[in-house]
Amino acid sequence: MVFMRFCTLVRCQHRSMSVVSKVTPQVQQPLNYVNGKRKDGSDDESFNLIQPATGDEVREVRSSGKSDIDEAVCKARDAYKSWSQMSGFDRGNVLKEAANIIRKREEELARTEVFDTGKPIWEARYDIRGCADTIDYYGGLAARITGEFLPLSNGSFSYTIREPLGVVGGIGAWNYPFQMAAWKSSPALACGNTFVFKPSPLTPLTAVMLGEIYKEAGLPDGCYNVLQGEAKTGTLLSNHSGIDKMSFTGSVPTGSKIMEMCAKDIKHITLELGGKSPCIIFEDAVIDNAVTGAMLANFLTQGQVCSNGTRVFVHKKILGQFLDKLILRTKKMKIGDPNLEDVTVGATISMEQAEKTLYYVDLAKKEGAQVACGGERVTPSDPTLKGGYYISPCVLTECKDNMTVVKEEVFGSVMSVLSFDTETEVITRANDTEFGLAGGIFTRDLSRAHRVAGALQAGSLYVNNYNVYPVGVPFGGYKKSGIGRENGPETLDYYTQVKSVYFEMGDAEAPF
Ligand SMILES: NC(=O)C1=CN([C@@H]2O[C@H](COP(=O)(O)OP(=O)(O)OC[C@H]3O[C@@H](n4cnc5c(N)ncnc54)[C@H](O)[C@@H]3O)[C@@H](O)[C@H]2O)C=CC1
Repeated sequence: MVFMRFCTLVRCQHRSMSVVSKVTPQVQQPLNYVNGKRKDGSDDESFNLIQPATGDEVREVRSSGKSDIDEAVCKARDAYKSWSQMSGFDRGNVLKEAANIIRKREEELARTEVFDTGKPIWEARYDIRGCADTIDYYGGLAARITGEFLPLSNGSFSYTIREPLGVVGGIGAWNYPFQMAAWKSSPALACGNTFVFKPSPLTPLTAVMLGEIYKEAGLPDGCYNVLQGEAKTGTLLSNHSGIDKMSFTGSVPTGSKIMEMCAKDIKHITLELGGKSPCIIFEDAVIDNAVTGAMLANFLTQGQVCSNGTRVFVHKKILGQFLDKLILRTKKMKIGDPNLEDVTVGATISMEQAEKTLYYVDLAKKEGAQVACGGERVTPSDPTLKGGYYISPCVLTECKDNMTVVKEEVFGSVMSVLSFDTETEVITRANDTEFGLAGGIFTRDLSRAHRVAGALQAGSLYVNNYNVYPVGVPFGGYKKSGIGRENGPETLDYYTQVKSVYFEMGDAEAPF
């Protein structure tokens, strides 16, 4: 369904002119956002911003050091005093207005996201639209953050109050930069918290734009702040005593370090981490739909999606048929300038990530897998793209469960196809991983779909589709894939704490 929507977008908005060199005006501006204003970081360290599509070094970004973090946290703490006292309805109105502004500025935001990430423009538009929906959704829920009344014996009673936590720190990865800023900040703000966010150093641009949008929508200065930087800045933020909760999206090793840092002060945490999810295709699946699903499960955003179903288990009876169609369609994917409407494979985020992806393909070959297609660096004919990191989407066959590529998260367009015989066998193999983020089930048998969904150990399961994130549907991981949920109503529980107030209507009784 989602893919059909993508196709419609591609057809409606087709233009052939390359716009990759169009540098967004956001790039050269200061990239920290503190107390409602852009400013530069003041640390002695800095990092280079590189445009994935061209490989060009665009600018140097100064990192945020201790004094920048102290200032942002202090401003967020000041802003918390009044923001947390506003009614949920009033806070919600600010968020709803921000969603409206995002919808009006969709194209500019999407182009900036393409500049930062290298993902195709139609995907970036889809992401931005989804973020507007998420912010709108939490805007709507803000007035419904209420407590409960509990009648007790002899007229006594209790009531509960859901209170914000204070200042929330956020740290994001680079694959969905605007989405991470939106998915974390909007529920945090709806609940009455204030927010300090460190985006990935690879994608610093759109989180700052979100700050300006919030301000235009009426968010008081200091409620939403952005600090640029690398691991050092993230460590300072996670360790800061003025932060009450950390919400992190990224790899398992970094998530584990952040959890350790938070443990010291018993800070609340949400962790959205990596995955190695299964996508199971039963013998009664509609093959064309299963092929579409497997491609959605592997090739969006150049394969750099945490929930990707990279272990594609196909029933032996339909393996040949499935592979023929899959390989044909994968080979037709168009690689090139991510700003062009008909391109379906943009640039990998960085040279390092591209090399990592190619390393896994190489290792898979050495361990006995066959490359059915792709898995190579591609240099587009447009000379401006020569320095970009383009990789052809790869389908590996003859895969076995113990191969490195089948066990570890690649975070690139590499699909491992495995075959299976029985439902019991495939469930055991699908669950044989330390991760538990997502999974796909392709079948026409409703009973089987429910049975397998119940048996798979993962936070998000898709039946006859993959990688769809409608607003309101909670997203998060089992096992090492994380703690907490985003994008759903449950998320509000992770940004609030419950106070119980007991009222005695008689006299206190004691045996002393
Ligand atoms: N479950 C989910 O929702 C998602 C999970 N991911 C996961 O993210 C990973 C890819 O993203 P990367 O940016 O490469 O992950 P990463 O873990 O290297 O970095 C993520 C963020 O943490 C910061 N960071 C790195 N070391 C730090 C430290 N010691 N202390 C504090 N902050 C630190 C980075 O600067 C960046 O902002 C993959 O494993 C992917 O599965 C990505 C997107 C969504």
